[in-house]
Amino acid sequence: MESIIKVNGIQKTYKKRKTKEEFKAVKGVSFEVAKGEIVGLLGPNGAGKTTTIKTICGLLVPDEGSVTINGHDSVRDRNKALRHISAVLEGNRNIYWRLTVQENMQYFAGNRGVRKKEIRERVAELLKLFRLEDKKNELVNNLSRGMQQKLAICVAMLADTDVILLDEPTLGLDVETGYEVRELLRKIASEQGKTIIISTHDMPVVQDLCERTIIINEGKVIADDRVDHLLQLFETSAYQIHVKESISDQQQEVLTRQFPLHSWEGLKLQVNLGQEQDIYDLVEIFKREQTPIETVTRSEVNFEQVFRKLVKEEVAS
Ligand SMILES: Nc1ncnc2c1ncn2[C@@H]1O[C@H](COP(=O)(O)OP(=O)(O)OP(=O)(O)O)[C@@H](O)[C@H]1O
Repeated sequence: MESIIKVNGIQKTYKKRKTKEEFKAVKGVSFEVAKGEIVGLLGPNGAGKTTTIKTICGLLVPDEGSVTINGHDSVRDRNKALRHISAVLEGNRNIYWRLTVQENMQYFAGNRGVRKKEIRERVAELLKLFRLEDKKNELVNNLSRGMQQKLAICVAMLADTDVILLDEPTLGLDVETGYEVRELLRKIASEQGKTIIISTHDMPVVQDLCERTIIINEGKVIADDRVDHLLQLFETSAYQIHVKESISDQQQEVLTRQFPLHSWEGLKLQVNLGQEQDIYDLVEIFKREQTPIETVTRSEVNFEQVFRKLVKEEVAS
C-alpha cells in the first residue's frame, strides 16, 4: 500500500539552555505509514514519542534524517507537506478557554482556511459528529476535561487533512469518555479514510484501535508490527496459576529471579514464560515447598503484557 508518511532515520539532540549539556532524544527512527492506517506510537516516559510526532508535524527540525508527507519533505517543502497534517499535541491547551465551543470552531475554521461560506456548515457537521451540539454555547472553561479533549480533536478535523497526529488523546479521561474518543477515532478512520498516528500509554487504545504499533525505547524503534501479530506471538507464553495459600519469601525470591515478568492478584499469579517448557520450572517452585495449586490455565494476553516484555527484553539486551 502507498505510504503517506515516511520517516527516514531521524535524529534529534536537545541542548540544555543553562549547562549546554546535550541529550540525544531520538537516535535514528525510521518507519512508514500507509494511507488510512491507524498506528499507535508507544514507549515508556521519555522514549522520544513526542519528539518524533513534533518532527513529523514540522515543529522540530531533525538534526539528521528526513520526513516526507505525501512526497513533500517536511523541511524543504514545509508548506506543501504540512497541508496534509493536523495535530492535537497538548489536547485542551490548543483551544481557547474563554471562548465558547462554537466560537472556537468558527475561529479555527477561518484560521485553517475553511472558506467563509462553508464555515457554518462544516462547524455544524463536526459538532454533530462529536456530539457537542448541546454544548456549543458553553465556555470551554466550563467543560469537563473529556469534552475539552473531544473539542480539541474536533478542531483538528476542521481542515479536513489526510493525516491526524494525536499526542495522548485519552490522557486523564475516565473509562467511558476514553471509550467514546476511541470510537470516534475509529469512525473517522473508517468513514473518512484518515490516516491516524496516536502517541499513547493507553494500552486498550492500542489493542482495540490500532492496526499496527511502533514501539520506541530510548530513542530507537524496538518493534514495528501488527498488533494482532504481536499478541499471537505472546499468546503461548502467558499463564495464570491459582494457589491455595501464599508462598514463602524464599519462593518469591526464586520466582522474581527466574520469572521477572509476573504479578500477583491475591492468590492468582499472572506470569509470562520465555518458552512453554518453562512451565515445569515454574511448577517446581511451588512443588519444592508443597504449596497446593488450585488451577493452572493459559491466560489471554493483553497488550500491556506484550509491551512490558518487549521493553524489558530490550533493556536486558
Ligand atoms: N526541549 C527539550 N529540552 C531538553 N530535553 C528535552 C526537551 N524535550 C524533550 N526532552 C527530553 O527528550 C527525551 C524524549 O522526550 P519526549 O517528550 O520525546 O518523550 P516521550 O516519549 O514523549 O515521553 P512521555 O511519554 O513522558 O511524554 C526526554 O528525556 C526529555 O526529557
